[in-house]
Amino acid sequence: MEKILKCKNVVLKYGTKEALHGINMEIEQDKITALIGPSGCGKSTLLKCFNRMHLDDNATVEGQILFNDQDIYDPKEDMVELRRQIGMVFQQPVPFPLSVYDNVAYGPRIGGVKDKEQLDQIVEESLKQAALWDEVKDDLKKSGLGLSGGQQQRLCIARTLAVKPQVILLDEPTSALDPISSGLIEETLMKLKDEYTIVIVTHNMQQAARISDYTAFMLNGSLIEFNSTKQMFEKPDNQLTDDYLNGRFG
Ligand SMILES: Nc1ncnc2c1ncn2[C@@H]1O[C@H](COP(=O)(O)OP(=O)(O)OP(=O)(O)O)[C@@H](O)[C@H]1O
Repeated sequence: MEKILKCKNVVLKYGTKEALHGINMEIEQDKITALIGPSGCGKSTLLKCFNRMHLDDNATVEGQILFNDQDIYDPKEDMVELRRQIGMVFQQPVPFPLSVYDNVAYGPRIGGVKDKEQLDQIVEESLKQAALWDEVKDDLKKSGLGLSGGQQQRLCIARTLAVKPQVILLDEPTSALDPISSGLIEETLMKLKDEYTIVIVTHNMQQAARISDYTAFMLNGSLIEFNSTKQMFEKPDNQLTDDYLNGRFG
């Protein structure tokens, strides 16, 4: 089993405040890993470490994060390429103020794809993978901002897929959506894991139980338990995990 991302003793400080206290964790390729834990425990902070999103946060990172055994914090690392390979989808869908087509074609165009036929193909394939194609195929010129919230989130997923990443990071991607839209996103993610490694932060424990293969439970900046989702939800190894999952705190 391939471990595509590895955290080795990762310590993250915002200024002098330590938000992650030495995280050791390995993420398996082509699986869904959920990060859960109470508010403020460091889930988003850890997720953002995986594609170096902390640059504007006055944050320092110690330890190592390896992506395919390459240290992503190596100063020689190509950040543009890293973010192509490790894409991110946020809580609030943020389409560009462009057409549906141009939203999806944006990344490939920046990456140098000019051929219209090739772009058409990428746009169609990405929208199909994100389960949005059928709803937008007759009006690809429509503004992305004119879609519903759930459609906008799937558009953001399509935009991420268009540059052919290996890993997709999602930070509470359904928390702003209604249950039907959330269900569609969950189905989409479960199909995508055949080809992509997915790491998702979620507050919704049923969602973690439904869609993930592995779950990491964090508390106060530490990783308390990393386990198969089945094991974690049926018989966790750590008493703190059990207490959290059974609503005894958080
Ligand atoms: N940019 C920042 N600057 C300073 N402190 C931060 C910053 N971002 C997060 N923190 C702090 O780091 C800790 C972890 O925050 P983080 O957002 O990672 O938690 P979380 O588990 O994702 O929380 P939530 O579930 O509420 O989103 C918190 O104490 C938070 O206040």
